[in-house]
Amino acid sequence: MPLFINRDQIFAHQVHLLEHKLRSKEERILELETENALLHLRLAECLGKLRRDNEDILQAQKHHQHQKHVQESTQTALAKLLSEVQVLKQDLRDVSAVYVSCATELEEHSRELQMRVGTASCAPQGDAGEIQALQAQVDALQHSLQEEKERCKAERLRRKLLHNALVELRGNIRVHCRVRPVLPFDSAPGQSASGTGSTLSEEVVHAVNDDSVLVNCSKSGASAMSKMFEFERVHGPEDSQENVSDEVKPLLTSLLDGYNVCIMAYGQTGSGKTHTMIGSQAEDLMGPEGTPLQGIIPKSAAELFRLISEKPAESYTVEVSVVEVYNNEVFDLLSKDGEGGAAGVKRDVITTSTGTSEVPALTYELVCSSADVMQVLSAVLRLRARSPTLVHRDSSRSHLIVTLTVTSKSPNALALARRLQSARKDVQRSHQKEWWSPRCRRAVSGRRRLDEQSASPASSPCHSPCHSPYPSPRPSIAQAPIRTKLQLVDLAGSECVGMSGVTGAALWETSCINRSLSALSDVLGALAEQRPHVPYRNSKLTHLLQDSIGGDAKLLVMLCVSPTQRFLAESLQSLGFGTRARQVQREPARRKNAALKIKRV
Ligand SMILES: Nc1ncnc2c1ncn2[C@@H]1O[C@H](COP(=O)(O)OP(=O)(O)OP(=O)(O)O)[C@@H](O)[C@H]1O
Repeated sequence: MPLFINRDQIFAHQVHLLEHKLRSKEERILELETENALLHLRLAECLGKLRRDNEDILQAQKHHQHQKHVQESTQTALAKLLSEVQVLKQDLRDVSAVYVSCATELEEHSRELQMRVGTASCAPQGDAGEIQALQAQVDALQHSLQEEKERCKAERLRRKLLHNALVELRGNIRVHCRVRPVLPFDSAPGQSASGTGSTLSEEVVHAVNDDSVLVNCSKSGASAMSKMFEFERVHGPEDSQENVSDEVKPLLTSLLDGYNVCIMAYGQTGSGKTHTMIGSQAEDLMGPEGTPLQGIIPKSAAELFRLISEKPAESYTVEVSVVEVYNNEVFDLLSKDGEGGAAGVKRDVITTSTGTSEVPALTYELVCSSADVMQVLSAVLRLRARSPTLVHRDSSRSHLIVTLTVTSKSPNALALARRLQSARKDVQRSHQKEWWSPRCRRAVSGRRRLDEQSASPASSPCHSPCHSPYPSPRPSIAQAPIRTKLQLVDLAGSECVGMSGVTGAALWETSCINRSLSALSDVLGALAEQRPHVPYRNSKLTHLLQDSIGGDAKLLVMLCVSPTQRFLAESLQSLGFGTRARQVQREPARRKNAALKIKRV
């Protein structure tokens, strides 16, 4: 049967198909319109965000401008403040001079009157009236002398405050640099610097003035290139040991005012660290009358004992301890063996409950003069690890730390104020520790109050080390002696293994030296960036020096630099270290307070 298809049916089918197509198109249009609407919404959102971001950028720019302005005005104010402090210091010096002459005059006058009273009292009764008048005059003079003395005392305290404020304004970390003279070992015979055409002994590091070092670091074929570094003080080859030591003396005043002080020499091997810190015995370097050219350690000890001699007798005691950090181990160089001979015993470094670092069982010796200190030191220096390298035939392979611990039985007002401040901080810290300890978290808050009342040793500040001769009952904060540390550090030399030509055990020594110096650099970097964690415990050296590098202790880094082409890379490394150290700003809030204090004084 032939297949007959109705035309209407075909049309109806086509219409159906078209209607279906139309519906799907309409659905697609709807989808696209929805997408479009969503995109519009996104666009609006993005535009809004862009506008907000622009506003934020504008705000940030304004903030930045404001900060810049504040920084500029702060710098101007600081400069002004510094010059005011200088003027004030001069004024105080003048006032003191006037006071001294006034006091002498008054004392002479008073003596004269007393003599006259004495003579008059031997005279007949009729002179009684005159005697009384003279006695009244003497009393008045003595009264005004007493007043002058009080005023002078107040002025002295004010001068101390100004001194410490000035040191703090300059920053608690100061960097000095010493460029030593050219020495015979600066050139290996017959050698010249590769490709530069210059000889190894050519001078490329120059102390151009009191605070700048210029380094010529031209490369072969390149045009002359030089770098300038700035430090608080720069010493050139012609500067004597005396000049270098004089610059560190102001820090010793701060030591007696209750600050920990650290002076450390940093530099490449053979750059003059031991010469600067201890001194040289070499015959050709002998000072006048054949005395050895004493370095910072003997000169600082002498200055410290000079300052102490100006205080009331027996108000200070000084103890010395000497340790070396060798291959990341701490050795007590003053410990004695069975027969009383010197023997370096290995010791540990711990952090106490108050957050300070301590070496348990460390040997201390009581010293009464700079000569005592040097006698102790020269007896143990032979124990220090040394070995020849290609650069330096008597190279120190360890870090030497000489610590003078000063105990003050009658601290001055400033030191007492500092003690109260640090005691308050210790109590806060130990309360925080208690609060976070699992025992305490379990305990009810009422029990905590009881703990505080019973004043556990952990929450009361201990200012004396464990070997202190002051047993219980613990003296009050005002009565307990104040102990401050002067740490004098002769670091081992940073060096390039290839240049020093070391192998075997010496290679291990060099690697330990370089690692501990880079740990020191890391600590300074963390402090400069104000990171919450400072990696003091990454090496024994930084752990030992923790109290002097952190907090408000005063640190002076003495960069020692060789002047010649041969050690250019090492010198640049040392100068870079010094520049980083200068970027550390410790306890800015405290410095600000100190600055305000000056205005108020
Ligand atoms: N300013 C200077 N004037 C004269 N001689 C110096 C000076 N600085 C260093 N010297 C001499 O240079 C030599 C090396 O100095 P020093 O021993 O102090 O180096 P160093 O940096 O301690 O080396 P290392 O880290 O290897 O122990 C010594 O003979 C020293 O007398």
